[in-house]
Amino acid sequence: MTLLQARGLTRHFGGLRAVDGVDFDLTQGEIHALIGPNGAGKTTFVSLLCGRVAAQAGSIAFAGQDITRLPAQARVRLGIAYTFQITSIYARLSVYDNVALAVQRRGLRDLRAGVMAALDRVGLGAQADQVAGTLSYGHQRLLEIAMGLGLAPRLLILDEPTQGLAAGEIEGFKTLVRGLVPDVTVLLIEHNMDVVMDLADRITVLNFGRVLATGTPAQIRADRAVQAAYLGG
Ligand SMILES: Nc1ncnc2c1ncn2[C@@H]1O[C@H](COP(=O)(O)OP(=O)(O)OP(=O)(O)O)[C@@H](O)[C@H]1O
Repeated sequence: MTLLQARGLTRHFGGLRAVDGVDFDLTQGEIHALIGPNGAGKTTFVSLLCGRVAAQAGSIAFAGQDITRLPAQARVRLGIAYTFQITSIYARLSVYDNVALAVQRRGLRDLRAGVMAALDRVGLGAQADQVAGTLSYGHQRLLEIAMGLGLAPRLLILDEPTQGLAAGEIEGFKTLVRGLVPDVTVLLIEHNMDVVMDLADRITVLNFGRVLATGTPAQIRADRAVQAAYLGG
C-alpha cells in the first residue's frame, strides 16, 4: 500500500531549481533512503513533505488525503514526524521532558508510559532523568528520534541521522530503525552508503532537484547514471 505519494513536487529558490517536478512514492512499512550529491535538494524535498517549506507546484497525498496545502502542525497530527540535521533538543530540560513535550501533543492519558516507551525504543530509558544537554552527541541524536517516536508517527523522516555518530553507534542505529518497521515507515536522508545499502528497502537518488533513479540497493548500485553522478563508479 502506498503511504505517501508526491507528484510534480516543485520548489525553486529564485532561479535555483532545488526540487523540480519530483514524483515519489513511499510504500507503507518500508525503509526508504534518499541520497544524492550535496545541494541535490534532499532536505528541501523532505521539508516539502512535512510542510516546513511550501510547494510551488505539484501535490502530496498522505494515507489517501491531499496534504499539499496543510500546515506542518496538521501534518504532524496526521502522523508525519521528522528530525532535522541540526539537533533540536531542549538542552536544559531532562531527557524525559524532551520526549514528554512530543508525547503530550497526542493527548495520551498515561504520559509517562508513552514517554518511557519512546525512550526504551531508542535505548535511553535509563537516562530519562539526565539533563539532555549533557548527553553524548550520539545520544542526543537518539533522543531526537525518541521525540519523533513520541508523536506515534506513521511516517518518520530522518535527515542525516548517522552524521557524527561513532561506528558502534551506527550499528545500534541500524538495529533501531529495523525495529521500527513495518509499524512506522521510515524515510531517511543518508550520506553513509554502508548504512543506505544495508538498511534501505528502496532508494531514491536526487540530482539537481530531480529524481535520477529509484530502486533496490542492488539496482541503484548497478545504475550507470547514479554511478556517474554520485557513487563515483
Ligand atoms: N531557503 C533557501 N533559500 C535559498 N536557497 C535554498 C534554500 N534552501 C535550500 N536552498 C538551496 O537549494 C539547493 C538544495 O538544497 P538542499 O539543502 O535541499 O540540498 P541537500 O541535497 O539536502 O544538500 P546536503 O546534502 O548538502 O544537505 C541548494 O543549492 C541550497 O543552497
